Amino acid sequence: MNTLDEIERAVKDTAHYVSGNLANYANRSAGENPSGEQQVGGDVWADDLFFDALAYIDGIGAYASEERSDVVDCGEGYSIAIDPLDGSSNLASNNSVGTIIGVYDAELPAAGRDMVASLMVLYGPYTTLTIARSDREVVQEHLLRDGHSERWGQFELPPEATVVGLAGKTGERSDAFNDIAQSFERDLKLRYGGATVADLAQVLEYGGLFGYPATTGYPDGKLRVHFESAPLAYLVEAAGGASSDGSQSLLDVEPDGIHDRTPTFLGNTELVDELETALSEA
Ligand SMILES: O=P(O)(O)OC[C@H]1O[C@](O)(COP(=O)(O)O)[C@@H](O)[C@@H]1O
Ligand SMILES: [Mg+2]
Ligand SMILES: [Mg+2]
Repeated sequence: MNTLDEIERAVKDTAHYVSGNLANYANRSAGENPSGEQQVGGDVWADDLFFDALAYIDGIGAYASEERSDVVDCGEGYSIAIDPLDGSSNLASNNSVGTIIGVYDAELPAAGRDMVASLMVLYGPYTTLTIARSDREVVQEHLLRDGHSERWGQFELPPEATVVGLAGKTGERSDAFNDIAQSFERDLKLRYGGATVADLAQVLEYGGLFGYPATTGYPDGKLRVHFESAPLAYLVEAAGGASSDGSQSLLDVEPDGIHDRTPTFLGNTELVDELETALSEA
């Protein structure tokens, strides 16, 4: 097993345990995360579990988490960037949540082009792991059940777009964004559930666009480059789709800090192109 195989194994084992114990954290609040957001107990619990599973793998040099202020030095090797529990506010309402992991062959902060793998766990009606690796051609989905991992579908974005999920209150978004959002929402079915992983899974399955734009509340967008935007862009682009911060691929965004945020758009290429054109003409 090489280091990427060991990371995949460790994520599958930990995701099994997380999926079986999420109910324990449905209503436990914790402190604040380094991005200044309300943490739920599940955020810290999941972060500790994934840290213990990943940080000591030979070939892992650093562990960076949405829930930790600084990067943890683990020796030599790949850097892990993790959102241990994505969409954690969905726990209280029993809606889907996820885990996002980017594997960088570089010290962090780093651009998404330095990634060698990206993994996305979706804790939905059943638990799946979706993974893209630099040493594999396909975006592979696995069903995680009873301690096993069954190879399931392979993701290629459908040519036809069906769904759209765009975050932010219209009163907090630019007029240009609201115009293009309205145009998408005229033709596509609304799918927005408050967890990036779950909303992106709709786009990977049915084709479409997910986005979290700049808003007055989040001038750089809400999602974090290392922990959400770049790893998910790696997956979507490997599946034949596109990503953007509004003007460039999210894999080209050069973050200064480990908790930097970016406007984030993920989905079918022609929708991303249409969005970039609309925003460039604003
Ligand atoms: O509540 P909002 O503003 O719609 O934001 C929802 C977004 O915030 C997030 O929950 C942020 O992720 P975390 O829960 O990991 O902090 C995303 O998963 C989701 O897409
Ligand atoms: Mg998140
Ligand atoms: Mg999170």
